[in-house]
Order: sequence, then C-alpha cells, then structure tokens
Amino acid sequence: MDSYDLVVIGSGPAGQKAAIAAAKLGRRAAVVERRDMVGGVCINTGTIPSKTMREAVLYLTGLSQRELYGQSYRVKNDITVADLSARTQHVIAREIDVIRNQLSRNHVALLPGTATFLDPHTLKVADDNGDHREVRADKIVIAVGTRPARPASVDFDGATIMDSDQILGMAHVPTSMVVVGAGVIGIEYASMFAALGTKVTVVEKRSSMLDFCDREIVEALQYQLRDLAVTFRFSESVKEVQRHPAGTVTLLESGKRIPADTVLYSAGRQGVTDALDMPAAGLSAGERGRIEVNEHFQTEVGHIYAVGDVIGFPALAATSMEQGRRASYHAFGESVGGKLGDLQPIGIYTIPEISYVGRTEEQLTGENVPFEVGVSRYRELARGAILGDSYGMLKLLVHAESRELLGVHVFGTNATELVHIGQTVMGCGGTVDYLVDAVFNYPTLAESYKVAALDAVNKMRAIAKVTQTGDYRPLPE
Ligand SMILES: Cc1cc2nc3c(=O)[nH]c(=O)nc-3n(C[C@H](O)[C@H](O)[C@H](O)COP(=O)(O)OP(=O)(O)OC[C@H]3O[C@@H](n4cnc5c(N)ncnc54)[C@H](O)[C@@H]3O)c2cc1C
Ligand SMILES: NC(=O)c1ccc[n+]([C@@H]2O[C@H](COP(=O)([O-])OP(=O)(O)OC[C@H]3O[C@@H](n4cnc5c(N)ncnc54)[C@H](O)[C@@H]3O)[C@@H](O)[C@H]2O)c1
Repeated sequence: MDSYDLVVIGSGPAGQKAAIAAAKLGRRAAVVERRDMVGGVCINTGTIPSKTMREAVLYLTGLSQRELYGQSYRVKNDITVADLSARTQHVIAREIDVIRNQLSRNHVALLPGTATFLDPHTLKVADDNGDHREVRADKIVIAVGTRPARPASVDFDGATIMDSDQILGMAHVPTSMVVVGAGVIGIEYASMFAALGTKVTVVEKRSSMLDFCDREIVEALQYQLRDLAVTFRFSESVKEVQRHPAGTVTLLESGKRIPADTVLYSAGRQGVTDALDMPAAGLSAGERGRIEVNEHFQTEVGHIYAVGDVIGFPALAATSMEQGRRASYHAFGESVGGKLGDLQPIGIYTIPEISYVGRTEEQLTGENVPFEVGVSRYRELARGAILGDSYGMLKLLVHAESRELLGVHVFGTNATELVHIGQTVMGCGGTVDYLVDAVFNYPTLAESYKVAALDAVNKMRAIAKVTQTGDYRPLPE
C-alpha cells in the first residue's frame, strides 16, 4: 500500500493548493481525482467555462461597444453555441494542462479515481475502469466541492431543463429561458443569455437578490438587466417544471405559468460527500452535504481537514485556494498569517460586473458605525468615456471619525480587478487620506478611487465646517 504525508481528495482550487503547499514544505503529497475532472468544478463546469463564455458573449455581441458604435453594433450576427464553446474548450484544455504540470513538477502524485474512506487514515481509490488501490495518509484534506442541487420534482433532461453543469452542452442559443434562483450562478447566466438576445425570466423565492451586496449596486444591476429585457419574478417559488414537445412551462406556487424554450435550474448546490463513506472515518456531513470545520479547517477528526465549497460560504475559487493552503500549513505545523478574515473580495461576473470588499452601508448602519460615502461615476472619468461605460460607479465607505476605509463597492467595467486597490489599502489599515493624496495613472478607471475619496472628504469637511464655525445649531431636544 502506498503511503503519503498528505492525501487530498479533489483537485479543485482548494485541493490543488493544499497538495502543492504540502509539497513545498517537503512532504509527500497525492491528489485523488476522477480522470475527467482534473481541476474540479472550477475548471470543468463552473468558474472557468462560465467566465470564458461571458467573455465570448461580450466580444461577439459587441454589447460593451454599443455606447460608442450604436445599438445595432454586433461583431457577429446569429451567434451559435459552437462560437461560444470553441473559446471555452480552448481555455479549459489549457488550464487542465497547467494544473497537471504544476502538480507533476512539485512531485504531487495524481491518483485517478474516486476516494472512499476505509478508516480514518486509509482510502480506497476506485478508477472508472474497475481498478482500485488503497492508500494510507498521515493527514487527509477533503476538498470534494459541490454539485448542483436537483429536486426530485424537476425532470432534468440536459436539453430543455438544465442545471449549470448541463448548460455548457446546450445545443442552441434559446429564444427564451426561465432561470430558477437569483443566486450568483443564476444571475450570471441570466446576464449572458440576455446579452445574447434570449428573453430571460428570473424566478426567485426571496423578495430581492444578492442580499449580501450593496443595495444601490443591486438596483443598478437590475436596471441594466431589465434594459436587456430580463423579467424578474421575486417572492415567487417554483412548484413544478413541465416539459412539453414545444418547450417548457414553469409553474409557480402563485399559479403563474411561464412558457420558455429552456429552463436553467440554479437553486443552490450540495456537497459531494456521499461517495466518501464519512462514518468509516468517524465523520458526518450536515445539511446539503456540508462538512463543519474549526478555524484551522480541521473536522471533528483532528488529522482530517475539509476546505473549499464543501464547507459552505463563501464558496469561491479564491477563498477555496487559500483555505487549502492554510489547512496544509496547519497540518504540518507551519504558521500562516492571521485569521482568514473579513477582507475577502467578492466578484460577481454579471453584465455589468459587481465587486466589493468590506462592509455594506446596510451592515454599517445596523452596527451603528458612523460613515461617509464617497462616489465616483465612470461617466465622469476619461477612461469611462473611452471605454463607453457610462453606468459604472465606485463607492467608498469611510469611517466618519477614524477616516479608515470600511468598504469598497464597484459596479461596471473591470470592477473585479479594481476592488483589489481598496482591499490593499484596507488590509494595510489605510485611511481615505492615502487615496486623496495618491496620484493615479490617467486616464484609468483606478482614478475613480481618488475621485470617490475626494467626494468623501469633501462631505466630511462640510460637516466639520458647519460644526466648527458655530453655524451648527443642534435641534431642540
Ligand atoms: C457556474 C459556476 C460559476 C462559478 N463562478 C465563480 C467565479 O466566477 N469566481 C469564483 O471565485 N468562484 C466561482 N464559482 C465557484 C468555484 O467554482 C468554486 O468555489 C470552486 O470550484 C471550489 O473549489 P473546490 O476545490 O472546493 O471544489 P471543486 O472545484 O468543486 O472540485 C472538487 C473536486 O473534487 C472531486 N471529488 C469529489 N468527490 C471525490 C471523491 N470521492 N474522490 C475523488 N475526487 C472527488 C470532484 O470530481 C471535483 O473535481 C463558480 C461555480 C459555478 C458552479
Ligand atoms: N462569481 C462568483 O463568485 C460565483 C459565480 C457562480 C457561483 N458562485 C458560487 O456558487 C455557489 C452556488 O450558487 P447558486 O446561485 O447555485 O446558489 P445560491 O444558493 O446562492 O442561490 C440559489 C437561489 O435560488 C433561490 N431558490 C431556491 N429554490 C427556489 C425555488 N424553488 N424557486 C425560486 N427560487 C429558488 C434561493 O432563494 C437562492 O437565492 C454560491 O455560493 C456562489 O458563491 C460564485
């Protein structure tokens, strides 16, 4: 039986980084993964295909250029699924190659197959072709990720009623689509299909969407999506999805019926823990197959760690990678930076994109933290005009007394890149004054930080002026 210092189950972002971190610490590491899933959901069905498809949609539809060249501007009419998937397949293949290469040059063994616990230190790895082997490990990292939740009441056929894995194999761009669930996946795909000209209806059982984001920005997104003919049905639950020869009908609890070519069911995901035989290792999975861990990512069995989507929120590729690295470091007694804290950015690749770091206005108000808001609009930036982005905005939330940055919220072109400037300032404990005094390249979108910072300090100065000149008269009690 082969023996390793660390065996990782799953080769997604969390598993890869756990294994490579162990290898860098001089440990013998192995990753177990199914032959057709190297790179995990991230590379094969999730982040990478969806983000590549988005890029193809933006390019081929010419959507982001229409402010400059007119509303009829297109790079290609009649965009086909083949147009979209050519780019996707190219990027997936390239990324898998990079991962295989990184693992092999770090001497991490890639063991093909599905892992099952035999006991807390031993795993059976069964390949699809019927072969199996047993491996022993001092430490084990579970990084098995999630798969789309599939309620029994929905008859998924992969052609007209699909989950987010199946959508990548769709045969044609539909003329109409119902998206069930306005979570990140649902809204990202709703944006892409709306940009392609599909008539999209989003059904969401909550009264609003993306509740963790800044409200003003979510409203701006909804406005932009409605402009692309998206219909929102909030506070509505899907009761049943019917398949008919001529298309689908989505039946809502309220009695409404929505006909459409296709349905994308994106109402959450569940942990892929069923194949693991968790009880054999003394473990159990909770609601939706999730595994509970402590701050070091240890499960209830100390030498077994769990990282990535299988432990739940925030379920992002970037956080998964960092959790993987931290779990390995902890397993082998290496120190890591402070707690994986509040400064993890969120990036949502809707059209236009959203990104933020830190707290929202709603959170700060709820916590009675006094703050000032500084806003910069892309339409007032030279780079915004050059790009043809008139709707973008950057918003800074600044502590009214200490002048620290408390949150950065960006909407529009390059939002997911821009957010890192604010993240760095916040991570270094910087104040709004750093941004006021800094010089940014011109013409750039980064300049929006200075504009928003000046806006915030101007408002703060206005308050100070009123209170210091004696003009300020408190209202009678
Ligand atoms: C449509 C979509 C879009 C997304 N977009 C983004 C985005 O833009 N940005 C972002 O940050 N995140 C995004 N995400 C989330 C991101 O993909 C995940 O956070 C990330 O993939 C989680 O990594 P992971 O390592 O936990 O697991 P995964 O990537 O899910 O990989 C887990 C791997 O474990 C393997 N596995 C499972 N069980 C076993 C077993 N018993 N034996 C062996 N192997 C096993 C699976 O085959 C799989 O390959 C998106 C997700 C989806 C679905
Ligand atoms: N850009 C990114 O970072 C990115 C992109 C995609 C996915 N992800 C990750 O993937 C994970 C899963 O995303 P998701 O969107 O599938 O799940 P989710 O759980 O975030 O959203 C599901 C939504 O569906 C709604 N819903 C559930 N049942 C319903 C019903 N019967 N009728 C109507 N609405 C219903 C829920 O209220 C919820 O809003 C997320 O945690 C996210 O972090 C991240």
